[in-house]
Amino acid sequence: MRQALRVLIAGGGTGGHVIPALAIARELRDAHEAEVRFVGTARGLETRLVPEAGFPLELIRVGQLKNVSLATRVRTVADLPLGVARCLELARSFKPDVVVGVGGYASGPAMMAAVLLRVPTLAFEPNAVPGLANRLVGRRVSAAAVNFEETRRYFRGARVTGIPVRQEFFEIAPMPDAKEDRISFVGSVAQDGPASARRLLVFGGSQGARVFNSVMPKIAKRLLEYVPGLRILHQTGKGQAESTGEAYGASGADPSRWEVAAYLDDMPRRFADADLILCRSGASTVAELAAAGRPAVLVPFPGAADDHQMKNAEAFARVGAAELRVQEADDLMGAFLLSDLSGLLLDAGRLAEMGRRVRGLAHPDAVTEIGHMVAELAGC
Ligand SMILES: CC(=O)N[C@H]1[C@@H](OP(=O)(O)OP(=O)(O)OC[C@H]2O[C@@H](n3ccc(=O)[nH]c3=O)[C@H](O)[C@@H]2O)O[C@H](CO)[C@@H](O)[C@@H]1O
Repeated sequence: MRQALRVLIAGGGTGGHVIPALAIARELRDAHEAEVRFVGTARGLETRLVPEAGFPLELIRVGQLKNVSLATRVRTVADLPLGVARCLELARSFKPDVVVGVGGYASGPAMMAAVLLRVPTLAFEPNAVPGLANRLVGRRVSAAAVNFEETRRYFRGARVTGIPVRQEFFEIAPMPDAKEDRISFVGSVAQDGPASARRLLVFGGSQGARVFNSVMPKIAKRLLEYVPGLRILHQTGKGQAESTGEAYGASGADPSRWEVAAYLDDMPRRFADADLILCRSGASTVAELAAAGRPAVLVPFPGAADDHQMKNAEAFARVGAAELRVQEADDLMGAFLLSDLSGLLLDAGRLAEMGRRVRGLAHPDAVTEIGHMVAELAGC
């Protein structure tokens, strides 16, 4: 009898790496009956999300190379052979048919080990310009799944599949046009209609965004006054919920109409509830907006490698699927966001139109296609 397909998924760090990796893992398990294991590092989000999703996780030690001191970089490079050696050990005992590298810390050493052992490899790259781990192994991999046509040139055997996102995002109902009726105007002043309700979701990617945490509490009171019935749910990132909550509390904004949380586990439900989303433009974030058909104001993280968040946001803004707001100093940012958010929240027709347009950018087959690529590499 043929043995089950065995796949080692390597990488992690931020949600942007871990969350699509989990979507790939579920597809391989459910549609290909694969046995899937993960390799990550102790400081990544994988340590919580992978075991919660029911997959085994092996940890290896890999240092950081970006935004760290020279001494740390030297140590990281010196430790690299140890990381590769540990991955060689793991691969020899698990005997994967394919190693999938999703980018992030553990991805580089695991993919190098797979290349050395001549195990087929698939690289997954969600951003227009690959991160370091994928750039290092790009020409040596067997195949790659990318999100942008222009990214294909960094890899061997690359196909544009899009980014796998959790299936629940595709199941979200379209934005109802009917909400248009819920807010009426007397002169230019919005009046609270009988069923008036608007929900704004603010989230800064898997780590939160400092700019939202500092600016939103400053404008919340006025925003809640301008938009009747509005409720705000604000994800702050780890360690930021308390201080951000205190800032909202001190702002005088009605405490029954805002809520803060460090991290939201049930994002598909939060997207479904939202009429508008204020967020960064990380790769998975924008893929989820498209899958869910939800309008957004995108504020690209200015420090993202090769300014790739700006490219993601521009692609959405160009076709009227989202608004792009470049990050400014806090005061200016507050004024811009107050105007962007209230303008959109009071214009249900525009929100519905953006919701329709953004859905046109979704890749509903991404995860199925990546699953097939892995199976093909394994010769199944
Ligand atoms: C600061 C930084 O370097 N960010 C990078 C990182 O972002 P980041 O890790 O934020 O990545 P993404 O925007 O791609 O994905 C965030 C993921 O976390 C999920 N989520 C987030 C918050 C929360 O409370 N709950 C939750 O489930 C989102 O639904 C999404 O699935 O990786 C991305 C993919 O390589 C890059 O494009 C980003 O530029």
